[in-house]
Amino acid sequence: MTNKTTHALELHDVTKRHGAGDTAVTALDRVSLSIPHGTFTAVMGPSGSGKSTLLHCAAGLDRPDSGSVVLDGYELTDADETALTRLRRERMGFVFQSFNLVPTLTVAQNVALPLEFAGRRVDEREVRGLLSRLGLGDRLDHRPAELSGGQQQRVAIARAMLSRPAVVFADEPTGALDTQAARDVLHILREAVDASGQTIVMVTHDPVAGAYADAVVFFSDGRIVDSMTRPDPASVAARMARLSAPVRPSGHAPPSAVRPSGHVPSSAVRQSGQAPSSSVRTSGHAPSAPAPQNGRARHGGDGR
Ligand SMILES: Nc1ncnc2c1ncn2[C@@H]1O[C@H](COP(=O)(O)OP(=O)(O)OP(=O)(O)O)[C@@H](O)[C@H]1O
Repeated sequence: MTNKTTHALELHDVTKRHGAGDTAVTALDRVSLSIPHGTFTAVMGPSGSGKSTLLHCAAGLDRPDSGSVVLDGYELTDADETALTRLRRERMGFVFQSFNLVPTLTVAQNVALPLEFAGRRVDEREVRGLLSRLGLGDRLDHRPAELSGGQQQRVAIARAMLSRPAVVFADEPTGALDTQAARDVLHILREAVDASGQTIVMVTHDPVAGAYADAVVFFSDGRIVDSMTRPDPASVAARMARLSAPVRPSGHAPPSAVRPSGHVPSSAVRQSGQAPSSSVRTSGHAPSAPAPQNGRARHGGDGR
């Protein structure tokens, strides 16, 4: 294991099948993806396209059948369960749709929990400071049930970020929130990337959420079929609509977003002046994501 890398996360030719025999499903089909440190990447695609499987393999929760996953320079595919648990505690943060807070613990205790599990010292001032920055400074001693959904998700984000992990994996982080709470959470995630250089990989169905990212990677049938840099909600929604459209009868042209592996989508072509090292690279695709832009304010389309 080494940890010298320009990328926070790299997947090389990752294939993952679920089930066996006639009922086997190829959830990931030779997926390659490189995500630079300090970038925000959204993973989108129709239901069943492989997004959760990708997240699970990237976080070492599931083992690929072939290929390799390198997180912050550490090869996960060779690691035993003990090493994987340690890597998850020390180098990854998780944010789930359903918050997953411990109901009997206070807000501050929930945030400190992963560090305590990892046997690391908890700086209570840091916990208080982080929660204050997320607008929860007056909620430290509350239990999760005493908070709104948006507040609970902000606690979960604080918990994920306290240890300054190499990557925060967010699985539908706004899926259970109303519009305003969702925007607050997305602003917080964006700010964590812009101000602190956090790397975030977020699975979402929501084009508005996807447009907060630096790059959107689109999945279909276990493959990356397209990517988009500087996404806006309308373009992401249009691309998703094409991916979700029913397959046309033979003789018709295929949906334009679904292209054979190896195609270089026009939206993913790196613009001149962008450094390759700061780009998301996908299998057979040109590098795509721009470096994170501090103070980026480009979410005008939906009134954010
Ligand atoms: N444990 C499993 N056993 C068998 N098949 C599975 C299993 N987990 C996922 N699959 C199948 O693998 C494929 C990819 O599933 P996955 O959950 O990764 O998709 P997804 O894009 O996250 O879907 P959704 O958006 O609905 O959550 C699907 O066809 C799914 O039915």
